[in-house]
Amino acid sequence: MNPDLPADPVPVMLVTGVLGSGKTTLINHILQGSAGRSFAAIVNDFGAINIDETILSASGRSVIGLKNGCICCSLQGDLLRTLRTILSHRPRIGGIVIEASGVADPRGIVAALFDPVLKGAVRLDSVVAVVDAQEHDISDPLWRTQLDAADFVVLSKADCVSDKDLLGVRTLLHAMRKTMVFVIRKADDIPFDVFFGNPPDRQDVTGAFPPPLLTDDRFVHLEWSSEAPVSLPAFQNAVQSFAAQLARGKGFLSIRERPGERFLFQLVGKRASLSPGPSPSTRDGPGPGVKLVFIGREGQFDTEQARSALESIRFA
Ligand SMILES: Nc1nc2c(ncn2[C@@H]2O[C@H](COP(=O)(O)OP(=O)(O)OP(=O)(O)O)[C@@H](O)[C@H]2O)c(=O)[nH]1
Repeated sequence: MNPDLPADPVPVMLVTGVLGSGKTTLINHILQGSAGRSFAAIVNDFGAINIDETILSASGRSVIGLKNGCICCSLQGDLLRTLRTILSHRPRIGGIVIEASGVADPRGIVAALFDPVLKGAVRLDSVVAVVDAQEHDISDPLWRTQLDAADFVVLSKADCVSDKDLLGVRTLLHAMRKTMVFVIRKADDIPFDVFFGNPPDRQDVTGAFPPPLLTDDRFVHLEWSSEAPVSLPAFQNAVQSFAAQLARGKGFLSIRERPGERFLFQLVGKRASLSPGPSPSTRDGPGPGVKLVFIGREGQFDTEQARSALESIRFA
């Protein structure tokens, strides 16, 4: 074993789930609830803007963002290097949570955790799939792959559906996976003993998949930024013109009508929201102006049309 790596394996939890399902929100609860455990998180944003890292850094925990690709395929090497850096921390890290990007095939990440450079240094305790209780497409092969790879399921957005619908989704998931399904609304709900400390008997899965791994080139994305604040109605009109093509949109927004304030923009399915965002002046803050990423499926999302719609609002 490498002398830089810890003698006992560090427990790892892998969180998977489609774009916007609620992975970052779950990890935020885990980091908030992990007082005294010295946890670190690795988060993977598909685009070049570290949005999840910025959001989670507010927890005060060690959060490292890997961007511009997917840790299940194109960024596997970056994941391994980052894990080795975290593992060499002193005092020793008590646990690591890895957020896969929403387009990731978790099997690629599980395989990476068996890489010989990590041998004996990490132990994959749980793979958790986050499923949106309100919007999920059971015919989507990516959704199915993520669900199949999971040891446990966390149902997000339970507050957005009726008790009857929640029971319906739970029953469906249980029938599909015969696994434990949790509803987590806050840090106190995290079952740390289930997610950490009871690793299932896992085989070394390196190179073990007959079907090719799903890769991140099925999705395209557009990043758009502006140093100046934008007009809110113009922004809303522009986004509306291509929202139907999107799988996800998110980022930080300064609005001309609300000087001095900073907003977090989230778009999942048909729902878009603006909430108070991290201050641009904090150490891990996103900086001033506008920084956005929009993601859609290849062939559905016309990034050039979206770019010109957004460009038209620069001086609106
Ligand atoms: N009402 C409600 N909203 C939620 C819940 N979980 C997540 N959200 C919202 O859903 C949106 C997406 O949540 P994220 O946690 O960023 O989802 P994600 O899976 O990390 O997204 P990507 O990393 O982009 O794939 C945000 O607007 C969240 O506030 C929940 O349990 N209830």
